[in-house]
Amino acid sequence: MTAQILDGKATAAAIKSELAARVSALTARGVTPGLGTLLVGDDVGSQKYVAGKHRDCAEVGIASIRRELPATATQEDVEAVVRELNEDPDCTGYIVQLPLPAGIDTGRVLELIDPAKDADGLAPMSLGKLVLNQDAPLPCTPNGILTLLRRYGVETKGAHLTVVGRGMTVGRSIGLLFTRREVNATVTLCHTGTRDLSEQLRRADIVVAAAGAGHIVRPEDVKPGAAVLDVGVSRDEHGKIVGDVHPGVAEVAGWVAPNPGGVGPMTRALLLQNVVEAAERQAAARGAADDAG
Ligand SMILES: Nc1nc(=O)c2c([nH]1)NC[C@@H]1CN(c3ccc(C(=O)N[C@@H](CCC(=O)O)C(=O)O)cc3)C=[N+]21
Repeated sequence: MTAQILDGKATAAAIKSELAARVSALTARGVTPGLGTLLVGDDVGSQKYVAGKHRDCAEVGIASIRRELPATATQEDVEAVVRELNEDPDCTGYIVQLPLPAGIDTGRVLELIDPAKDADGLAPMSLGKLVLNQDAPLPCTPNGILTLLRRYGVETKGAHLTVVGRGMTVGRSIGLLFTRREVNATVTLCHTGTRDLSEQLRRADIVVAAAGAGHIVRPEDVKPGAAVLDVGVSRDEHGKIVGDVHPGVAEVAGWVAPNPGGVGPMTRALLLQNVVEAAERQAAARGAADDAG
C-alpha cells in the first residue's frame, strides 16, 4: 500500500485563489489588505521564508510592507518597528519572523503586537483566546494542518491525534484546536520526556511530527492507514535537510503530508487568510463608524 498525498501545495493554491476574490471585494470597498513582516538578522532560511510570504501576497493582491533590522538590533530597535506597524493604517496584519536573535526578549515583542493585527495567531491575546474558545486569529500551522485534513476528508471526530514536539508554533497550541467540539479529536502531546514514543505513535489515527528530529517517526511505529503530517525540519550529518518522518512511512500510512510540499505551503496560506480576515474586520468597523458619523 502506498499512502495518498495530502498535497499542501495544491490545496494552498486553491485557498489563495479563494482569498484573491475576497481581496478584490475589499479593494472595491477601498480597503487593500497589507501584510507587514519584520525580519531581524541575516539568517538565510528566515530570509527565504519571508520572501515566500511576500510572493504569496503578490499572488492574491495583498500589499507587502517589509521591515528589516540587522542582527545587531537592540530590544528598543525591534520594539520601535513593532509600534510603527501597530500605527501604520496600510498594515492590516503583520508577523515578526521567529526566531529573533539571541538577546532579544521574544515574549515582550509578541506582547506588543496589536491583537487586531496579529497575523500569526502567536501573540498572547490570540493564544489566550484560543484557550478560552473565543474568536481570534488561529495559529497558522495548526490551522493549516486542520484545513488540509478537512479538504481531503480525513476524519478528525473521535480520531486519536499524536503530536511530537512541544514548540510554540505547533505543539503547544494544536491540541486546543483539535479538541474543539467541531473537530473532536483526542490529543496526545509527546516531547523529549515521553517515555515510550512508539507506543504513543502506534495508537494514532493522525500523527503530526513537529519535533525537528530527523526521521523520528518510523514505519514500524505507524498504524496502517493513519494520516501522517511532517512538519519537521532538521539537517543530517551531511547538512542535508531531513523531515521528522521516515520515507518508509508512506508504505504504511493511508495519507502523508510530504515535506516540502505539505504543511509549509498551508502555513503560508492560512497566514494570508488571517490578514484578509483582519482587513475584513477593520473594514466592517470602519463602515460602522462611517454609518454612525
Ligand atoms: N513569526 C513566524 N511565523 C511563522 O510562520 C514562522 C516563523 N516565524 N519562523 C519560521 C517558521 C517556519 N515557517 C515556514 C513556513 C512555510 C514553509 C514552506 O512553505 N516551505 C515549503 C518549501 C519552501 C522552500 O522551498 O523555500 C514547503 O514546505 O513546501 C516553511 C517554513 C514559518 N515559520
